[in-house]
Amino acid sequence: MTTTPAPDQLVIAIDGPSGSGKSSVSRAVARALGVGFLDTGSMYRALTWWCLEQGTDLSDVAAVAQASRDLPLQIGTDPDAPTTAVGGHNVDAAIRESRISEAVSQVATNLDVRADMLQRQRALIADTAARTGGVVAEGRDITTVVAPDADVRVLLTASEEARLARRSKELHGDAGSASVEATRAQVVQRDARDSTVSQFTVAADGVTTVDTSDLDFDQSVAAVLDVVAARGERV
Ligand SMILES: Nc1ncnc2c1ncn2[C@@H]1O[C@H](COP(=O)(O)OP(=O)(O)OP(=O)(O)O)[C@@H](O)[C@H]1O
Ligand SMILES: Nc1ccn([C@H]2C[C@H](O)[C@@H](COP(=O)(O)O)O2)c(=O)n1
Repeated sequence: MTTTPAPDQLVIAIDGPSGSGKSSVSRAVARALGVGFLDTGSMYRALTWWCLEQGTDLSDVAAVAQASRDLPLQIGTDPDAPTTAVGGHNVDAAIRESRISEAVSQVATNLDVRADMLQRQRALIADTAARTGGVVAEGRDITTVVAPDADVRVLLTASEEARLARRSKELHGDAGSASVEATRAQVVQRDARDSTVSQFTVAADGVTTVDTSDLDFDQSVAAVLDVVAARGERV
């Protein structure tokens, strides 16, 4: 199995903090370009779900690392219908439950898990790019660790207030500022924990920052497509 995409395949790496719009914007960019889409966060979520299903203690670093190596994970990278399954069981809805969001950092900060996921993600990127001509892969360490040689590397950011408002609206609808406060602890604490193993708040060398604080969704997609169109023009 190869883990290196061919030179004629377009690999786009997108990182950013929670609620910046990585998943939704990356998916729309992949659709616009007619290439595959890889949501790497769903892989950490699937492992968390599987550990909880099996009664694996998330604080047992060795047991969680072994679970990662054993995980029978299937990822579908069609941007029109991305899927996550474990042992043939679709977990798309289950991995978005708040019990998973609250626990996933404990799994994602396990360094042995990250080493295993790195290999899986590189293989998925190469396989998807070979099948569709390219891939948009998003997460926290794609621009820096998983695909540092990607053709296009973007850090998608937004102010904390904008990210909280978006996440709050997604979870609670237009319920007002109280839900923003309720969301704050969840989002900010998760980013703080995840930041201990990945750098996704400051762009690494060669990574283009796209700040979406004052952009709507379509404008954010267009801004990333502009970066893609401008590739090769930079010195
Ligand atoms: N520019 C934007 N303007 C307004 N809403 C946006 C924008 N970009 C994304 N959204 C909305 O914000 C919400 C969060 O987006 P998304 O789930 O893509 O973020 P994320 O960065 O992948 O978060 P996480 O890492 O926590 O999964 C979604 O409801 C999405 O539709
Ligand atoms: N490349 C990645 C992708 C995700 N994570 C962590 C960060 C989150 O706590 C968790 C779920 O990600 P989300 O679905 O919210 O984007 O996985 C990571 O460490 N590295």
